[in-house]
Amino acid sequence: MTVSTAIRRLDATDPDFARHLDHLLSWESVSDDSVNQRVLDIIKAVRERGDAALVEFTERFDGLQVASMADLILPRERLELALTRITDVQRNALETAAERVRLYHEKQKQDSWSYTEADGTVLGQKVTPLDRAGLYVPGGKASYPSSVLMNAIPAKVAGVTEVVMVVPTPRGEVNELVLAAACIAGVDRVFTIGGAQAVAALAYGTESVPRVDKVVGPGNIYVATAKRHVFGQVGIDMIAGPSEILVVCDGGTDPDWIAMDLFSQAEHDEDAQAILVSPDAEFLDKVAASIDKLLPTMERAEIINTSINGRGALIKVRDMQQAIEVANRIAPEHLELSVEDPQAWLPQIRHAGAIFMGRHTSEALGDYCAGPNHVLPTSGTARFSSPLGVYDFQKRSSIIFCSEQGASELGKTASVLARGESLSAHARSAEYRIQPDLAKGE
Ligand SMILES: NC(=O)c1ccc[n+]([C@@H]2O[C@H](COP(=O)([O-])OP(=O)(O)OC[C@H]3O[C@@H](n4cnc5c(N)ncnc54)[C@H](O)[C@@H]3O)[C@@H](O)[C@H]2O)c1
Ligand SMILES: N[C@H](CO)Cc1c[nH]c[nH+]1
Ligand SMILES: [Zn+2]
Repeated sequence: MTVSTAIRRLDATDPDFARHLDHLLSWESVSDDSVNQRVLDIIKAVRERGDAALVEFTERFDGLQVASMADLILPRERLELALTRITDVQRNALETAAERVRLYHEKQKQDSWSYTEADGTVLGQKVTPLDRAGLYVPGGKASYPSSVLMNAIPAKVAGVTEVVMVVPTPRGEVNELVLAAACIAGVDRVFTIGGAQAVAALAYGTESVPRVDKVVGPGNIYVATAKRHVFGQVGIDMIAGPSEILVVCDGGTDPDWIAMDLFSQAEHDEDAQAILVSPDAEFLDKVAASIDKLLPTMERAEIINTSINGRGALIKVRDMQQAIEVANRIAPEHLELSVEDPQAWLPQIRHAGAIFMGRHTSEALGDYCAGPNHVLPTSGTARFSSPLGVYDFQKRSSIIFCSEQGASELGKTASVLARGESLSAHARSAEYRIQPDLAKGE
């Protein structure tokens, strides 16, 4: 196979730079009408025909023919069997990663709280885990045991009662590491279904797949589009697009390291996006040379090549200050600050899913085992959203307990505001609680 890179070069001092950058960042498939229509048809079929539709779509899209839905269900014993089928080294790595992810996520757990006012009124917030969460684990072009851990462990830390996982097994190829990870993370039920049909099944339920309260996890365009459509019927974590990496480098890191960091996300998907920003023009040339040198050595060279040529870029900036401005404009899923003093620049970073600090912190460490979650906002959505976390599996209820005196006092304020809104039932309901003989503070 021959591959040749022609990665795009941009200069941030070019007057047209903003337009070029916008074009580079746009992700066309999101608005593809044919994908949208296909996903709507799939959702409708799953709602109407349940398991039968799942069996049909699994045959059509995953090349897996089964007699019935029962063949697409993996009991807990099958997950335990997978643990015995992987090597000790693999099991150890999964357990080490799981432990680190668990420790990190324990810190995110939110607890209920309340406070009591002088008149005995109690106000607070009750935190409750979801009853049932649905985890989408991608499995089309690659298998992701690490994504099992990243999805399931926060759910378990939050205290979700039942964790249901879906994962496609194209042509029936089951990945033992994925199942072993599910076992280690404590997943309760696994269905070997994928794509929009799996999301629809989790959202609406079928004869076999239980309806969940929230669907989380990354996936391809069919999965992302389906999540957008089922939102409201169920909760979702985010609409995750293809993986992205933005490396900001001052020119002092080994160019081979940077080329490989770019490849590490490009190898996920032809639509993945890998961008390098540097004020050092010579360094950009060196990284381009490293890309050409290393690409033929990669197992997934074709995917990387398509991603790098189609959506990648080397961006020359005036100085590090401009590099940071470009990073904030892109709001990347992963930002590597491959610079001498990353701490000095950190305060200026406003938008990024995860920030990898310093030359030694390759993004890949975060993908597997550093501890923070690798399910992150993509396509600029880090401007308003956050990594998947324990908080995605917890919800909050407000608690209001008014003492007799508290209700009497609040009743006066509520009455005025309710009459201002011409809502007399509200006003009278509040006024019933006003007690003329209860003066404040007595
Ligand atoms: N953000 C993260 O944390 C993270 C982690 C891992 C992977 N990813 C991303 O997730 C994505 C995974 O995609 P994938 O394709 O490998 O797996 P996937 O599981 O998301 O998608 C595979 C499914 O897509 C459906 N599908 C495929 N072609 C179809 C068609 N023509 N019509 C209808 N349905 C079709 C099939 O049902 C198949 O089961 C990649 O973009 C990868 O970068 C993100
Ligand atoms: N980089 C992906 C998130 O964008 C996560 C992942 C899983 N395995 C390897 N990488
Ligand atoms: Zn990755």
